[in-house]
Amino acid sequence: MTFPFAWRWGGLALAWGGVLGSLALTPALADAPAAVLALPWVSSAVVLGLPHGAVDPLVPFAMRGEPLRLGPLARLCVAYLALGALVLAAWWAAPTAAAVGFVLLTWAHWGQGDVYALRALGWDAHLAGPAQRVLAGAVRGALPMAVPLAAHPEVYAEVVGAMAAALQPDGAEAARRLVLGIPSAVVWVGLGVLIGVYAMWGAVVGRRRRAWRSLGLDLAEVAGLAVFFAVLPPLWSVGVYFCLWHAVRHLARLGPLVADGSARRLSLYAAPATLGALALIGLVFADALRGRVASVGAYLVGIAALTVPHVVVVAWMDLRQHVWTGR
Ligand SMILES: CC1=C(/C=C/C(C)=C/C=C/C(C)=C/C=C/C=C(C)/C=C/C=C(C)/C=C/C2=C(C)CCCC2(C)C)C(C)(C)CCC1
Ligand SMILES: [Fe+2]
Repeated sequence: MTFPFAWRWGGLALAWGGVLGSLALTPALADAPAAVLALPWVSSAVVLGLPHGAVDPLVPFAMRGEPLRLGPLARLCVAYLALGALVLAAWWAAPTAAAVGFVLLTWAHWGQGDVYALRALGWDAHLAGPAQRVLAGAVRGALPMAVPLAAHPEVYAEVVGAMAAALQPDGAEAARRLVLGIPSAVVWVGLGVLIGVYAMWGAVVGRRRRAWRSLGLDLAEVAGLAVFFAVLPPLWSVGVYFCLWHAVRHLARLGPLVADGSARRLSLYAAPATLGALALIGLVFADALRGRVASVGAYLVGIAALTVPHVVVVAWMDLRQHVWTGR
């Protein structure tokens, strides 16, 4: 469970470049129009974001060291699509509940991705076992999902409303009201407690194991991301995080596994399903893809449908690689 040299440093440079570069642009981004803030989402359709899930059906073969076989591959793709279709049905039937479920699933999935990254970077010496790793995942996932909620509730409500309206035009209001009903102070206190407990637990274990370096690097990332999500407009910060942080780290995990470490080959493998997914999103949401925030909302619901099977694949990888339980 390590990132090869080039992927490790390339991944860290992109992730931190995105965070620090955005922070440097804060004054310009603060008043930027929605068309600019949506740019990370637009580019995610072809680079890093959408492609990061597009090789999912190849993963089981690669992990078992088996050659690709057309029959099982087709069955995996059909199962992937069927699960996605079920998720879309849920968005149609109960958009507010689906939006809440999606935010919670993203919290878990982005946290899960970062726990793997902490381990693959060798920054986990202060994490003693499964319970502490689960807390690490909860903290890492809370940064993109809960900090913008506390710091920018109106925008958060607008985006969640746009998602709820993607398949149910009058679904926005209930979702908006739900978000605006959560007091920011409660979210800030919750975040403070979560991160505080995590830091203290890390310090206790770090002291016992003399793991100051990994504790310091981990907490520096947590602090940097907390500032990033608190300060920048959420459409921008969550989009940049999705592409340059979450997707890059996942691709760094996949590259050596499915493409012999070649970024070019990985992009080639990812291209067909990326284009297929884009075509499907275009078809399903042809009506909703109007207006900047509305389009991001519809695109996010398309991604939400793909997220559920994607999380199944990543959870299976975690299990096989003993991410939560191994030493
Ligand atoms: C393979 C395959 C395919 C493809 C697939 C793919 C391509 C996948 C992908 C996947 C993916 C790509 C995933 C992703 C994920 C993502 C996520 C999970 C996100 C989330 C986000 C959110 C949730 C956010 C939100 C917000 C904002 C934006 C602002 C503020 C507010 C809030 C925070 C709300 C197909 C179908 C063709 C076929 C079959 C097979
Ligand atoms: Fe992912």
